[in-house]
Amino acid sequence: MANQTLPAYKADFLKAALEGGVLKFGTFELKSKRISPYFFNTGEFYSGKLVKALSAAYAHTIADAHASGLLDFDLLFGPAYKGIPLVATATLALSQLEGGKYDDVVYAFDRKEAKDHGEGGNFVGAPIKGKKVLIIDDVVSAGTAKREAIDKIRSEGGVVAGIVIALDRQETLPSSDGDAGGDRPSAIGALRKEYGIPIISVLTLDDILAGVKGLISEGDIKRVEEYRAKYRASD
Ligand SMILES: O=P(O)(O)OC[C@H]1O[C@H](OP(=O)(O)OP(=O)(O)O)[C@H](O)[C@@H]1O
Ligand SMILES: O=C(O)c1cc(=O)[nH]c(=O)[nH]1
Repeated sequence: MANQTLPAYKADFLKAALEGGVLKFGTFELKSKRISPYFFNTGEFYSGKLVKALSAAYAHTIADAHASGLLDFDLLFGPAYKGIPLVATATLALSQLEGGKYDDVVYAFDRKEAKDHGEGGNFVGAPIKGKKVLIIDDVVSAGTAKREAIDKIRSEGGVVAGIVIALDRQETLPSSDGDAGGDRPSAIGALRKEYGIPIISVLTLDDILAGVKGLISEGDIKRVEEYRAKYRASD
């Protein structure tokens, strides 16, 4: 059974991620080139059961942040490609919460390459102009893809209200003079500071370590704890 210190939707999401092989333990090279003892791949959420757990977890996270006044939005935006199924399923799961309170929330996504025939253009879904836009994506590594998404939304006349991701790894970006960890901010912290927007996650690395006891080996837990101690971000 997952650890009871996490809210039920987080514990269910973590359990589904472990059972579905989305959250893996071993040796992985990150986009940043850092070697990590764990990896979280939302591209592996491809069964109905996993999509249900993933979309419900996004919907709960968004609704909680909305209820606490942290987020206000009327359009969800999923950056191509992996953001596309995430935004469509999160919109559905959100509309299934709280008796239709979110039924009028709409979604849109972009194309990586503009379409030059048919309806043409770079965007699919609801018009972005004048909307409060919440970006839905999987992870932040360097923040480059999120900066691109923010630029695209702004150039369409939308106002970026925040970003929701599946996992905050809570780690520093590697420094240019070696990768010794240290007291530095995360890529998420840098984005928050740059744009002044809320960035929230369904799970954090702290949540994973609080919830996996008894579900994975003690050796894997120790390696992830050591990694967290070495690379923990200052924000
Ligand atoms: O910190 P960031 O710069 O935002 O990078 C992280 C993003 O990069 C990858 O997507 P990618 O942009 O490669 O597109 P994909 O969804 O087509 O894999 C990954 O899935 C994240 O969404
Ligand atoms: O930093 C990355 O490249 C990365 C880490 C992670 O846990 N999941 C992912 O999709 N990318």
